[in-house]
Amino acid sequence: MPITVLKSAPGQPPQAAAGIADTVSVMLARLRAGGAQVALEYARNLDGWEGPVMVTRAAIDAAAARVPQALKDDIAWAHENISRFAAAQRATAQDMEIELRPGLLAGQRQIPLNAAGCYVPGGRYAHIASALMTIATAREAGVPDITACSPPRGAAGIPDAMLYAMDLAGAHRILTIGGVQGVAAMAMGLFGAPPADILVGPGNAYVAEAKRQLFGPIGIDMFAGPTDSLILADGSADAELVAADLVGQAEHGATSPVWLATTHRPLAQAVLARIPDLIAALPEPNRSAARAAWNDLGEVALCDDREEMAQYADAKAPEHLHVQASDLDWWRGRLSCYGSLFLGEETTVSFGDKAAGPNHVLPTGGAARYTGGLSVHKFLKTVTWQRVTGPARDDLARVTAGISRAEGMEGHARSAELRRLPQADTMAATSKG
Ligand SMILES: NC(=O)c1ccc[n+]([C@@H]2O[C@H](COP(=O)([O-])OP(=O)(O)OC[C@H]3O[C@@H](n4cnc5c(N)ncnc54)[C@H](O)[C@@H]3O)[C@@H](O)[C@H]2O)c1
Ligand SMILES: [Zn+2]
Repeated sequence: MPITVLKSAPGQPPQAAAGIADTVSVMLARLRAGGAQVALEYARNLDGWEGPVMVTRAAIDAAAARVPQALKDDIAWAHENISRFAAAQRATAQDMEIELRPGLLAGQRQIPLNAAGCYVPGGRYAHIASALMTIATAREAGVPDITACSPPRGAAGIPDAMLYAMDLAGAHRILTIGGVQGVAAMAMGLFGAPPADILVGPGNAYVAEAKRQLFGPIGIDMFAGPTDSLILADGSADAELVAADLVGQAEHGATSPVWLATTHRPLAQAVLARIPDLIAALPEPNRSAARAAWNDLGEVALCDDREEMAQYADAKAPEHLHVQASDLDWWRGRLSCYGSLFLGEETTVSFGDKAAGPNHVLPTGGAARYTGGLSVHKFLKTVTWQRVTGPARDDLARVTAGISRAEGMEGHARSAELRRLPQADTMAATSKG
């Protein structure tokens, strides 16, 4: 049976406008040629920022003193969860060593990157939690040099609470600069930062495109577009919670889809009936953002059974996947395509966005088919080594020479044969002679 769509999405999530790629490519070329001078020019023209770019210790301390203690406590509580989760993840990334043959040792090491650049978005909302998610994770991975940047929000620059969070999470330096020029400053090593080995963190279409174009000689976490969320609900779900969760995530903006799949028609109808009121009750500009997201991109699908819901979820490969249904263990075992999974109605995507612990920098737009989100692993290189001694030399020389000659690579064969043990040479000479 085909899935019944009770509310379809008339709009399509916008593809990165062709104009954005061109704009970013021109900006990066100018930044490569003109460095800090050009970055300052963009900061002034795009964000009205004339102030210094590097935030001083005194400015960070002054900002911290202005943050209300209750908010500091909240940020510290969230930071502790995020750091502890990342530290536990770090412990799963192990060095290893194996003796493949007598005298043939090989292993892998986990080596942190030398320098990370964390982009903390700050255009529409002040994404305090994103600062914790990127910087604390780099820190727990063991990256010794972490630069964070964020655009100024008005004449006061980066908001006090954001500076506090960036500093608490362990940034070694903070730059007041955003957008393409912020990403470029970290990639190219401007304003006193070393050139980053990896650029991480969410951002708008200009930021994402800048990371994409810089990728290659420099690493990136992933290509992250507008956020998306899917709720799977059965008859046990609470329509009020489901509706509130959909509206909450729609607040991200007009390009952020939210979807519901359910086996229970009365639930779908109750949610559909409730959503307009919840949207109307939001303050502006969040109300307009949520309304546009819901009207254009919101979708409600009625499924026959839970297996059909699971197939719907795998096809969407959502960034956030929230199950409000019974038998949560079955769901955790069955679902395979999501950035992060939220199990049960006592949790909510908001918890994960701000404070729970698992990273909120996640694959969007179906990228969860092939990747998970930001983790300590993105800041680690799994590299290998090998060491040959004694008895393994002759076998390796023989096999390598054999394969090399079959490939037509005589130079490789000779390098290999030079490693034969002297005794083997003698034996070969004896048996020949
Ligand atoms: N997936 C996640 O985990 C996650 C988490 C938080 C935020 N986000 C996303 O991050 C994004 C934040 O976007 P934002 O805009 O609020 O902040 P932002 O910091 O990403 O972008 C602001 C910058 O954009 C640049 N800019 C704006 N208009 C421009 C133009 N016409 N040409 C060149 N540059 C221009 C400016 O320099 C400005 O500094 C949202 O899309 C949000 O959904 C995602
Ligand atoms: Zn969210």
